[in-house]
Amino acid sequence: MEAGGPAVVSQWDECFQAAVQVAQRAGQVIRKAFTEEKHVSTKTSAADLVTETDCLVEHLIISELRKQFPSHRFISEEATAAGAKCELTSSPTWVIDPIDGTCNFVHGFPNVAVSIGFAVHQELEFGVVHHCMEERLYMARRGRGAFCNTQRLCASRETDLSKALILTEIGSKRDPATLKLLLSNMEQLLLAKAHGVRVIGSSTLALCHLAAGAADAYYQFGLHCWDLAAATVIIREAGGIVMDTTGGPLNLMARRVVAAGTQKMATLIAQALQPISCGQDDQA
Ligand SMILES: O=P(O)(O)O[C@H]1[C@H](O)[C@@H](O)[C@H](O)[C@H](O)[C@@H]1O
Ligand SMILES: [Mg+2]
Ligand SMILES: [Mg+2]
Repeated sequence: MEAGGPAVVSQWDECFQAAVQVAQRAGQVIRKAFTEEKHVSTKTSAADLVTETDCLVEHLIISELRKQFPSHRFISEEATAAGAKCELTSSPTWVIDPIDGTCNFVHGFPNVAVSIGFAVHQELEFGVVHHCMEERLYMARRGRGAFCNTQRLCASRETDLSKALILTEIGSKRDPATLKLLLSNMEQLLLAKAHGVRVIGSSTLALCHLAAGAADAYYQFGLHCWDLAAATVIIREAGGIVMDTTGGPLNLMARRVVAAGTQKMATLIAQALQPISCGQDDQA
């Protein structure tokens, strides 16, 4: 493009800009509500929390995006909890977690984010994750690199499990059999001499830390498509790998993931895990 020539407008520019703007507006609402009294309800278990701010922010995001893109489809955490169908079609689809880290939000623990992913023909085109309490905007567009604010992100190159910092999440399924498998998986990785295993209460922020090279791997059984969508683009554009826990390609709806800076690390993690059955987002 010659200097001063017309800006090249590529497909989805307008959608990406809208995602950035509405994620920042949502972050302002969450930051304001962070120190205020909260009305907390539970969903699938006593550990699966939701507040009026989750619902308010989800409504704010979707109504703004629907105004600009009325033909688009939406998948979001709280609408799904209220019975909406969770189906990724070939239509342009927004995949939204209004507050990722709601339990943290309720307790005043600052790992809280807004996650907005966007897919067309079931392929993820971009992701925006706003770390509300630290004013960090993680973002990536397919084929154009990953950034945190203006800083380019590069995932870890580590291939040795005994030198790895591994992130995971506990989830809200707390029956004894699930907890036994969950703790056994952590034990296997620690017995393999991993430097550490960390749980920060927000899967999407943990995945962004991986994209930034601040950890070497992430795994989880039980997260949702709205936890995964945006961060998957950010990790891939940072040079990382996001795949199914079986070692196959990621299925956004399968509620399980292994992510790492390198394929070797991802494979070592997947091989160490015992599977935990958590259903699928697109199966009621
Ligand atoms: O409900 P939100 O949106 O806060 O998402 C969290 C899930 O609730 C946890 O089960 C899960 O383990 C992760 O922490 C995930 O981020
Ligand atoms: Mg949420
Ligand atoms: Mg979430």
